[in-house]
Amino acid sequence: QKDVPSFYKALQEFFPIGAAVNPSTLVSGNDLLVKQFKSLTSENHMKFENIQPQEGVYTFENADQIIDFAAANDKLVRGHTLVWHNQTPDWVFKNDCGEQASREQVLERMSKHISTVVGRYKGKIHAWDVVNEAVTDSGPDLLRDSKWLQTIGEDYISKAFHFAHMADPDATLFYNDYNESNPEKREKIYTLVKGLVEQGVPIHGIGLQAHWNLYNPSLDDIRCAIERYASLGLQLHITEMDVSMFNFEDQRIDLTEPTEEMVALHQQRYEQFFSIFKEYKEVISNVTFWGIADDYTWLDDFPVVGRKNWPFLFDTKHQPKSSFWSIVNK
Ligand SMILES: Oc1ccccc1CN[C@@H]1C=C[C@@H](O)[C@H](O)[C@H]1O
Repeated sequence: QKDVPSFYKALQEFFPIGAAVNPSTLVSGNDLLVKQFKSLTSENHMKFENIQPQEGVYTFENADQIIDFAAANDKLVRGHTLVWHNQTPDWVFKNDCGEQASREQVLERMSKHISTVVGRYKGKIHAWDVVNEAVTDSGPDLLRDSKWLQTIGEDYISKAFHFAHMADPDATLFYNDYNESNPEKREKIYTLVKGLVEQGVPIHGIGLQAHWNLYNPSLDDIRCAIERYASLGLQLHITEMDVSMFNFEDQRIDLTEPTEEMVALHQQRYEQFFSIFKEYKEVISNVTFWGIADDYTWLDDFPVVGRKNWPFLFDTKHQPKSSFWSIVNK
């Protein structure tokens, strides 16, 4: 590793570079994390089900490990995520009779969760993904039908931001979503966030998850999305970047390693993506990968369970790939 440059230091004049971690990759990826990244995001252990699995029972151990690692290694921490339709325990939405809880009861639980979690990490987590994936991918409805929407109603989103802001007025608060460069979804995200800004909701940024692949989205769609979101006057974070070797619909499971053609295209796409990010360095204030190296990625099980993928700049042996060199040598 001695002759390999630091990726985050090579890009520090533009924006901090981050990685999503979990308690095991904190250990297995320790050397890469220390040298190659400046920002950490908890992949799963700051999600509702991992923090408050039962009402009033908080399990902070795993989240605290990530906070402690960041403090010991001078890393920034992004909080992910307070309100989401996935990985949220059923108890949040049920009353004592096991039926749907009232608006007041769920609002109280949301308020308690957010004030407890954001309050605990006040001054240690500088940016929060307050609400994740609240708009629909397609169709006439703006908001995804979720238990948050069904129990509280449409203002669950603004309430979440207000609760987070009260718990830590210094934290920058983000709305985070995927397929964010798809024109139809882009306009939904824009409409939602524009409304929040106009209502005076304390929202400071938009998180573009950037779960991209060799073929989609187009560079023009990415550029349009960045321009559209930036026109709201908010910060942008690239929050969950990975570049899958497969198109979303591609179900092939025959490869044990990427083809040479895939590797060449992977390098070209990463070069193009980071060229665009650098161009928008005035509005992009964090670029985080949804993992560290190819030995562990959620894409090994999504959308095809058990299908190996190679989405990052470091290979399964933690060595820099051609994609890494094409960016740092720019
Ligand atoms: O790309 C997608 C397609 C469909 C649903 C969700 C997503 C992305 N959803 C993300 C991915 C992994 C989780 O660990 C993150 O918390 C979540 O934000």
